[in-house]
Amino acid sequence: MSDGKMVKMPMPRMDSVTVAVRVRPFSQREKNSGSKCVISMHSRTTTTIQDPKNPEHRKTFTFDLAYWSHDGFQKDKDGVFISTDPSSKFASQKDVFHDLGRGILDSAWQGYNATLLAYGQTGSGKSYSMVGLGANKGIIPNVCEELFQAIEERERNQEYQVTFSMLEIYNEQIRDLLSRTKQPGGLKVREDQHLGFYVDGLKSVPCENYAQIERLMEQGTKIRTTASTNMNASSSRSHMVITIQFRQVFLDRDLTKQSTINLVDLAGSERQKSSGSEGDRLREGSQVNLSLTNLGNVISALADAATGKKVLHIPYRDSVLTKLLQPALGGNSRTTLIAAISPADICYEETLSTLRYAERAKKIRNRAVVNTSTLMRESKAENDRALLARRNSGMAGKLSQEQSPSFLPEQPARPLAEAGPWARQLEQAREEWRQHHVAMAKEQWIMKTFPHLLNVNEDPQLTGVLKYFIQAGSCDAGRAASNAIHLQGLGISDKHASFTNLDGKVTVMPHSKCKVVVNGVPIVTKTKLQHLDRIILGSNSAYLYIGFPSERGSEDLTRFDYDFFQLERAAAEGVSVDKLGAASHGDGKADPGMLAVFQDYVRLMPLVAEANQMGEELKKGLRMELKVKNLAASDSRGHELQKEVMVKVTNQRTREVWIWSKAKFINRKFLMEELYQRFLDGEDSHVAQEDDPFWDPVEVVHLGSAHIWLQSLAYSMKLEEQVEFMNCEGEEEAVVHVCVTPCSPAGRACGEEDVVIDPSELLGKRMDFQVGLMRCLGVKWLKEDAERGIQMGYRIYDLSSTFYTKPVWKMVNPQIEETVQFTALNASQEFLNYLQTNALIVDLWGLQAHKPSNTLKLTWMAAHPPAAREMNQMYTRPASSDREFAKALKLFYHSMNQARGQLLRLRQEKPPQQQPKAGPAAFSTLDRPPGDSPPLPEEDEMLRPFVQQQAQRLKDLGDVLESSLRRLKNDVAVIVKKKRASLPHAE
Ligand SMILES: Nc1ncnc2c1ncn2[C@@H]1O[C@H](COP(=O)(O)OP(=O)(O)OP(=O)(O)O)[C@@H](O)[C@H]1O
Repeated sequence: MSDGKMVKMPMPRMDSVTVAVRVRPFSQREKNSGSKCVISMHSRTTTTIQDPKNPEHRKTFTFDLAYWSHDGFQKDKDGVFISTDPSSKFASQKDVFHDLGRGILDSAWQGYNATLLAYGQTGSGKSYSMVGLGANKGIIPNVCEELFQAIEERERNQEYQVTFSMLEIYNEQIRDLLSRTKQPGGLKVREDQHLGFYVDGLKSVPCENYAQIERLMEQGTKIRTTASTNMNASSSRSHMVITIQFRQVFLDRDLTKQSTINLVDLAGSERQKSSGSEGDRLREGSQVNLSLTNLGNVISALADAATGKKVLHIPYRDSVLTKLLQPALGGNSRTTLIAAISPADICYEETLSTLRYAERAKKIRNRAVVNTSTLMRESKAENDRALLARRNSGMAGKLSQEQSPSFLPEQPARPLAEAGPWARQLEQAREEWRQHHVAMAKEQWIMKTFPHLLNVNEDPQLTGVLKYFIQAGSCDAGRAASNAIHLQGLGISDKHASFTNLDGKVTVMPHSKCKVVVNGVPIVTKTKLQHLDRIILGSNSAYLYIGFPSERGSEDLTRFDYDFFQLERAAAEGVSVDKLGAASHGDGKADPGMLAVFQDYVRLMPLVAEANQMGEELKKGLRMELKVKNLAASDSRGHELQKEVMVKVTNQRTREVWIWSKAKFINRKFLMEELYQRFLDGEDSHVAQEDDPFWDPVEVVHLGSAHIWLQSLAYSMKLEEQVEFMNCEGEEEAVVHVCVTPCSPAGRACGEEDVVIDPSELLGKRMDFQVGLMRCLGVKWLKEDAERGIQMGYRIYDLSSTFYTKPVWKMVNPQIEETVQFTALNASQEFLNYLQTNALIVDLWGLQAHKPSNTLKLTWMAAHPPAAREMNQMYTRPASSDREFAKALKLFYHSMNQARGQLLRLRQEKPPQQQPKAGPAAFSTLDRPPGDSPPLPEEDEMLRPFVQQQAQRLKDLGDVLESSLRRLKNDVAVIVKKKRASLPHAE
């Protein structure tokens, strides 16, 4: 490391942004869902990504560095991940620090500003690289530690000043993570003509050693965790900025060098347009990702400018983050971007987008200068800053935000260490440090002695940060500050639950109607806790219970992470891959698509619970439920449709229903959180209906589909049936009475005599037929609410329009009686094949709010009208034996249709759901055996009758098939015999 040459006239250095990519190991979730790795790194600089849908398609990116942290590692005795062997290309935290962290330190010593940004989708490893986890320390702690180590080794005639600040940007609001008092609306970014943008009132703490920085980071993380729990805002949606001001004072040379080091853990970069949310009318409303989106815009504009394109404006001012990062992006800073990526195939789109982002960032050119000043100038600058500080109220921490103010007239020098603000701040920091030391020692002692709760956050870095002790006696937990355990969070009441620590036993007892879940199961009575029990309070505040010292062993607590809690809760609610209908692949493994749906389901479960809680507190009167779309639906050929998670939203007062896609729900949830935050802050949370994330105009709802097999048409036979509409979960929603009738061009129904023996007889001929939807029976949607209506719709063959029936309202068994006639002027083989192998899918749509605009557009009798001259041309009378044959065939097809219906029902049938028996009663005793979890449903019990029932149905189906075939054979034999007898040469 060098302190560089003394620079009298700072010369800008044209630097491009250093870009590094790092790929992490598979997460447990990715392993569970059988993910494949789509990333490879063949050199220290190249990253190749393979399209999982089209494996031939690979794209290689070249950056300054490519870090392979996916495999080839093991844990050493301290829990540090190291290479398995010298040939492994595994990049450890140390390796990453060696290149990137040291680069930052070198810049800082030379007097350059340095910025490190971590970019990537949620869970890609940004925080792991920046902050680290447990023994695997990331770049930030390593930079800080090495900085102080180097300071200690330096000469005595130099002085060093280090200050530390830590902030979070969420929803365009800045929160000081080193200050316990929350400024309503957040801290403000101000602009000074000379200083540029700075955060007004941000605490900037002088530090004298690494331990102090560690403490500040701990404190900041605690505040971040509390804020994230209270606001119910996932930390992955906030940006964390750590700023270290490093100033070197060369007393003998009348010189100072100043460097600002910004270390930025950006919010998860999920692309919004992945599916569904782009159609949301409130898509643009959310501020949550504004800073990130704008960062992308700034980077793109700078990349364009660097490649010679004409760029008129760089939109730094459009968001908080880009204002603060202005020097880092195209300005006075050496900047490094670390692009964190997941190796998994399911993240392909996101990863590709991250790599493209990094590619753009690589083009940016910065103009870094060494920030030097003379002591005389410094002193004058300090006076000026003090003046500025007096002008702006409450801006204690702003003093360290300056750039080198070499433009100021010189003033007599005075020794810096004695100077006012710095010395005062240092003294205050030392006092806080002493207090913290005492508090920490006390906390350590209590933790060793008392049972306590540890928070479990979705973000592993924020897990185990909050500790709540359960001291002897009884204590309340909840929002009210008077509680011994002061908890905040969504769905947590003022007095939420009581904990009792008596006679070596700890129990928890929910207060009336407050939600408390232990090991996945809601409790209503006093429940004894065991070491490592999992507790969820309110909607989703998760805690791990650490028992008395005598109960503790050397367990690995990291096992009980956020996913563990959610999977356990899902299992207790009866949600499993099997329940969601995973089709087994025959090899005992579940369908990967279904596994992905299950993962989505478990991930969204707590979010839906949170959304419901916010809706309840804001008195929105909505109920949101998670569903799986197409759980039991198939296409017109009977192939299963792709399944996906969706959210059914019901207005409990009007009974209006909406179906939201996953992306739309997530988008809405951001907006709900913003609204809810305003409500919590005591601001006006009233919004116009059009801007309300809890509201949508009424829409038409898809209720289910009926499959009407068209095979009979290929034989010119009439089909009259009652077919069930199955909803997306495979339950019967209604029954429709349909008639599919071959007819003459004029619409006269064909008779038995028109039946053909072989569909190819119809090839090239004109075919007319009518599809009649006669009546709907037992429509559940209409039973539930008398004000509702329905419509049916279908598309046939290659006709582009959908045929909708007229809306009918307020009848459970509505008469429809709507018939459309279709004509194929020249029946092709393809059309005949279509008839033989496809079903007509009739969709049932639910209408709400009786208004013409709320119905589906009607396309009525739009099929080709028959041309008069073609009439009656295509019918020839079959021979009498053919008539008999046709009759036999008709009977046969009739039974085949029944059999097909039966088969479809069988396929969609699922084992009955058993409610977890472990309800409140399971917890009513105080003496659950040690280590015993609340009992989960015994799967075997209900399964047997179901299997028997299914076997019976299969047998019935077999019988129908057998007897139909036998009858057809007999009938054909009789017909053939008769025919032979009637032929002259047969005698
Ligand atoms: N290189 C790595 N080696 C081992 N584990 C890793 C690595 N990178 C990430 N992980 C693990 O992957 C998980 C997600 O990482 P991390 O929390 O850093 O992601 P993130 O991008 O910061 O997510 P978010 O946007 O939600 O903050 C964590 O459990 C982390 O420990």
